[in-house]
Amino acid sequence: MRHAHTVEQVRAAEAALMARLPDGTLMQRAVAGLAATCARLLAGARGRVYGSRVVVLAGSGDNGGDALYAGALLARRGAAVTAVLLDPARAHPGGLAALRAARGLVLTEQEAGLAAFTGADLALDGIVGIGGRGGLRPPAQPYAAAPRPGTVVAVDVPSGVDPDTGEVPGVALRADVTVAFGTLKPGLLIDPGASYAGAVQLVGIGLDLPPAALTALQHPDVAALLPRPDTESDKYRRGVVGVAAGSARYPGAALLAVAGALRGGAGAVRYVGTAAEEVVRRFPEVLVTEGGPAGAGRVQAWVVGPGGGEGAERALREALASDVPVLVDADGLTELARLGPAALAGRTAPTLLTPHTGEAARLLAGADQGPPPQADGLAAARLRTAHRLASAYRATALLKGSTTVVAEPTGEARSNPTGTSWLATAGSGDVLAGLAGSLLAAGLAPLDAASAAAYLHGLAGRRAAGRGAPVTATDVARQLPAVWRDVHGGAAPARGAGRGARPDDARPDGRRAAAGARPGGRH
Ligand SMILES: NC(=O)C1=CN([C@@H]2O[C@H](COP(=O)(O)OP(=O)(O)OC[C@H]3O[C@@H](n4cnc5c(N)ncnc54)[C@H](O)[C@@H]3O)[C@@H](O)[C@H]2O)[C@@H](O)CC1
Ligand SMILES: Nc1ncnc2c1ncn2[C@@H]1O[C@H](COP(=O)(O)OP(=O)(O)O)[C@@H](O)[C@H]1O
Ligand SMILES: [K+]
Repeated sequence: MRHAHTVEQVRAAEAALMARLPDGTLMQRAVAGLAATCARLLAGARGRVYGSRVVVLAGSGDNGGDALYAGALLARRGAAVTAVLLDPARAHPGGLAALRAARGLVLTEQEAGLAAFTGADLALDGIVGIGGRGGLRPPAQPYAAAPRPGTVVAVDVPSGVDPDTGEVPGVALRADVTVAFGTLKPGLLIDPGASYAGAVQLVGIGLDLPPAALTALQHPDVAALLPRPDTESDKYRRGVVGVAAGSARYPGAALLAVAGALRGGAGAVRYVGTAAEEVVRRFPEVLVTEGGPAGAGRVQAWVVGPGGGEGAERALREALASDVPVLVDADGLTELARLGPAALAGRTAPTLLTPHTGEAARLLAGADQGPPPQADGLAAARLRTAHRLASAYRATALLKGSTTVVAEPTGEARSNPTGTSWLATAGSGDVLAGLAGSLLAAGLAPLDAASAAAYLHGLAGRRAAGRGAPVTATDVARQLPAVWRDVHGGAAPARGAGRGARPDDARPDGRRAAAGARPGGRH
């Protein structure tokens, strides 16, 4: 499991630890890890640190101090280090003295221009860290638009990315590698911030941290969550998932949701709706009933809404009246937005909502959260949006998109590391809904069912896309058994598909790439 903490949590943990340690100890721990990573990257790219060109972009805070001290360590190993001070009067005095003592060159931004940056083998982004607010300010903005140096290493956080949310409110500097201190920050795991962070490496500095504000599953976590039949199992004990989906207009959504449900670990899939004939023709193992959820036999979880069309209102009403977990997707969400959070008030079992940002906008408007939000704004603020939904509806909310985020009304949240933009294809959300519903029926808690489903779905999308090719929702469903085996076997996910290929310990399986590997794919 990867853990990310908010700025407030990090500051509190740092204060507690600093009170017990001599001044500067934490910074020196952070700097040692940072310089070691830079040295490995330089050695990987050039064979050695000696003679390499390093530029340090140093802002006014401790983040700039870290970068200056790391520059000093690299200068002592023979690198030609130039520090560019973006706020010379407020540069970190200790870091500056250390760099000067190591014979580093110190310039103002006017003196340096962009040449030192663009010509560097490695640039350290020490502009701002967890103290940064808003996008890059004017003196630093040109670096974001300039030609890229060999490798950009962000110190703690890529400057311009909101550490707590991953929002990028203005201009930010894209990194190939981010070296995070003490813990990850949510902004490193959630787009758009995650896409600025590159490969994320963690340097421990000994913080005693509270439960994480955000977690992200890795292969072993998912393997531990997935249901596995044992000698006592029968199809009912494994869970029956009910799928109320599809309509005369969208029969395909029923097939795709059922395809996902069949590969999600429940012992049986029961389908209700107008596509019963097509469903049985394609999947003879499915139990089918005409009508709505109320008249169907017993199930352990309902999936309502994919392609539900005109039948969605009845399906939603009947499923919500049940005492089992209900996953609401697509047309079911449109109906729920019309009814508002009151429709869930009497529920005794969990509800899981799986909107994309357009549906999230409708849900929030339906919850009377001020003026109707714009879907674009919600996509840029994924974590906040998922929290808002979960809290307004008192339900688990899985917000789909470039980073899928799951939030609980308790404030717990998970981000999914396996997505690929190849999944942005019609019907892939229906497969996800069926899969997550099946995991609910098998007994997983909503946060686990939702995040494990998003994880498998993302891996299946990557596997289907291979080195990068369009996939269909049917392809995604077909890959589910293979990725199920992958997470148990610890096999690495398919590389190179979409923007999921991150070269080191940002990889979802948690394995590290070889030391010194040149980060790729981001130039
Ligand atoms: N506190 C500690 O114990 C440790 C802190 N560490 C480092 O310290 C950093 C935090 O340091 P600070 O609290 O000094 O904060 P920062 O260095 O992140 O930034 C603070 C300064 O940046 C300015 N600023 C804010 N937003 C800006 C923007 N958008 N553009 C330009 N300037 C902006 C502020 O006016 C302030 O002077 C961490 O990210 C980490 O790198 C590490 O050394 C580990 C130990
Ligand atoms: N840019 C993207 N990057 C990664 N995944 C994406 C992106 N856009 C969409 N997805 C994923 O694709 C799926 C699309 O689901 P959805 O929007 O419900 O489509 P549909 O209704 O056609 O099935 C979701 O799992 C979502 O997370
Ligand atoms: K930074």
